[in-house]
Amino acid sequence: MLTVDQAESIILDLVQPLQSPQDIETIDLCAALGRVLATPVISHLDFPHWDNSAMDGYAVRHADIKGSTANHPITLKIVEEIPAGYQPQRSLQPREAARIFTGACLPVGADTIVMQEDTQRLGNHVTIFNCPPPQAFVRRQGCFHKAGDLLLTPGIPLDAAEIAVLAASQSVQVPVYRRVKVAIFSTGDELVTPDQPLEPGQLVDSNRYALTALMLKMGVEPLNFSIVRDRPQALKQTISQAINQADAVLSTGGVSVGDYDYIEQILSELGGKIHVQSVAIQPGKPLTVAKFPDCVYFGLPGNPVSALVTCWRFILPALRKLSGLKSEYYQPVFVKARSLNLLQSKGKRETYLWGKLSVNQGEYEFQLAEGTHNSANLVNLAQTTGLAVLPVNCTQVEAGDFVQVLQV
Ligand SMILES: Nc1nc2c(c(=O)[nH]1)N[C@H]1C(S)=C(S)[C@@H](COP(=O)(O)OP(=O)(O)OC[C@H]3O[C@@H](n4cnc5c(N)ncnc54)[C@H](O)[C@@H]3O)O[C@H]1N2
Ligand code: MOO
Ligand SMILES: [Mg+2]
Repeated sequence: MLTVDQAESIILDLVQPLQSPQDIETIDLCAALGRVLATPVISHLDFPHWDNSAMDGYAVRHADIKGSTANHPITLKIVEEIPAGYQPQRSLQPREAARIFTGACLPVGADTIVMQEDTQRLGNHVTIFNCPPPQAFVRRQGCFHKAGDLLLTPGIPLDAAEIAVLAASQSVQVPVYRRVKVAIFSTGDELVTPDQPLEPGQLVDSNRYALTALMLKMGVEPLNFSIVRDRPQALKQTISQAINQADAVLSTGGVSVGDYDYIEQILSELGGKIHVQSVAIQPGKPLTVAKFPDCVYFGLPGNPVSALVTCWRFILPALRKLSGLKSEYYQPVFVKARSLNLLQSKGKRETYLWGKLSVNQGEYEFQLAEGTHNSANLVNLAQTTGLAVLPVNCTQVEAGDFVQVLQV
């Protein structure tokens, strides 16, 4: 049995990020939210694009206003008004000022802005009661960013701030990696869809819904391969279709040691190389991972909590890596949190207990979900935002002590 750390590095090594030119598509900026940038973005513009004012006030020549105070004010003649968006028409001569507004272009000759609050206007003259330092409130062309320099690096997720940068640099068409395709199916003779009546012994297939939701949330394209009965022929047919169509496959069930657990055997028969058969994790021990030439197969345990926990811990980071995200974006995020409850484990496997992660007075807190912590009990999994991790041999964390928590 692999340790969690061993399984993690094997799984991450198995997936290679999208990087070939065929994996890049160009899309409208408006559709780019949540996608992964595929090539460097270099701006053809300086930021700011022009020398401009950071305040509403007056553009002046600093030499003209040097030494002005409330007691010894200096008066200049206003020769032009420059709102934002206008090009100044003349250059400032000695003892001249231009009325200017935030974001408006500096006239030639001006080197300083005096904010309106330090002035008094009378007709076409302005009196200045305070002398700011030279260059005050002037935003120089290119002082934030120079044309030709790198703006955004590939492998980053596009969120509001990146979309703003792309818009500002006039990148209306954005090169992104294509969406990763993930085939999802559930296995089990006992499973019915949520809209079917339950016969004795049957169970609703909740895993497919949970996994599809996780995939949609991370921007992956899920391919629905439905429910497959515990029949080797049916499983073989579905698995071979899935590995042909998808970059990754998620199935649940059939990976333990029971007589109807066929997944591993079929993966081998289809030429898959099994890299993970079981992991010392609770829940999720029978996680099975196989590699095909163009697809990675994740056989998740059937128990609903085991399926989600293994997905959060191992599969999402792997799929984020596959999607082209850089390491800092695909690695799982753990935080140190104060546990509000006593946490217990048998100590044999690395144990993940579900609950709520929150921040209280600047400190992370973990609140254990009430009710039974059993891999078949999905009911108290609702509203989970963190999984507290008890390492192997750690049987207890006292209430009030710190624990590592995986953010989900
Ligand atoms: N003798 C042993 N038995 C089991 C072991 C073991 O080491 N030795 N491991 C246990 C552990 S741990 C887990 S986890 C489960 C994993 O079982 P499988 O992956 O083979 O899954 P199934 O047997 O098909 O189902 C297990 C359980 O989950 C329910 N299930 C299955 N699919 C769904 C679904 N789509 N939605 C909701 N619930 C589902 C299923 O009805 C079973 O109750 O094996 C233990 N056994
Ligand atoms: O390790 Mo299995 O996932 O309970 O319950
Ligand atoms: Mg089984």
